[in-house]
Amino acid sequence: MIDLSNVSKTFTLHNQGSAVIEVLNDVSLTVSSGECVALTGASGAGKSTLMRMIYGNYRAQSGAIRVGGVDLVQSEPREIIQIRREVLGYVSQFLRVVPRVPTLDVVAEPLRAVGVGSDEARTRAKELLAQLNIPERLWSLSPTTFSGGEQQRVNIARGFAHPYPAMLLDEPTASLDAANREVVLSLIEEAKARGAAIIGIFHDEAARTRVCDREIDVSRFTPGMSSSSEAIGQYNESAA
Ligand SMILES: Nc1ncnc2c1ncn2[C@@H]1O[C@H](COP(=O)(O)OP(=O)(O)OP(=O)(O)O)[C@@H](O)[C@H]1O
Repeated sequence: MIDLSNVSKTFTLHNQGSAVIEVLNDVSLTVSSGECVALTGASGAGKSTLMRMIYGNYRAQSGAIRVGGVDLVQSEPREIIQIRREVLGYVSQFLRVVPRVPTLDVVAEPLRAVGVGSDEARTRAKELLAQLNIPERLWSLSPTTFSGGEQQRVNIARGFAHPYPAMLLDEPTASLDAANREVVLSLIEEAKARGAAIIGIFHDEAARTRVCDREIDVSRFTPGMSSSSEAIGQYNESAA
């Protein structure tokens, strides 16, 4: 479902004498339907850069990044937008708040974007907001003024509204309380059970052990940084 072959990334700092930073070299990995893979590795290894490349925010210098068979490295921006709408979800811990849009519509929007009717989309949104313990009195308000934790949970509800076949999760359980962390882990397990291919960054080790089938140490693709383990391709015995 998600397939990277020989992907490399360098940044050129034009405002600093065109210094070139080689961040990732020759990344190849495959994540199948129903599988959750954790990206690990030291700070600066390139985990976020890799996620941003898969989401099409950063363009790779070389190689192929196929999501559902489409190579994002070769895709036009409108094709990337279509893949994001239909195939590839992204859940971070931060909500990009849109002023004046009620929370219910913020969460229902990804479903409306793929043609789901208003009632059905709102029903699913209500279900998720209730599951994530957002009080009903807040559903008709814009999340602009919500607390950090409330915004994070609205973002998670939004990210899980449409059943994407592929998902990227960037620290989805960071700074959640135990009850909401448990809800998010269940949503990840449900997504796997319906066949989603998932790649995530989880600093929460217990969460990683529970939901991830495999870890990939990104350091092994980082020029000048040696890998701390031989985790690639090995299954996490406790979680598999
Ligand atoms: N837009 C950018 N321009 C220039 N360099 C960048 C850019 N984004 C990332 N880098 C560099 O790429 C390297 C990898 O950064 P990245 O954020 O991907 O690491 P990470 O493994 O996610 O780290 P952390 O665990 O600390 O979040 C760093 O050396 C960083 O300075």
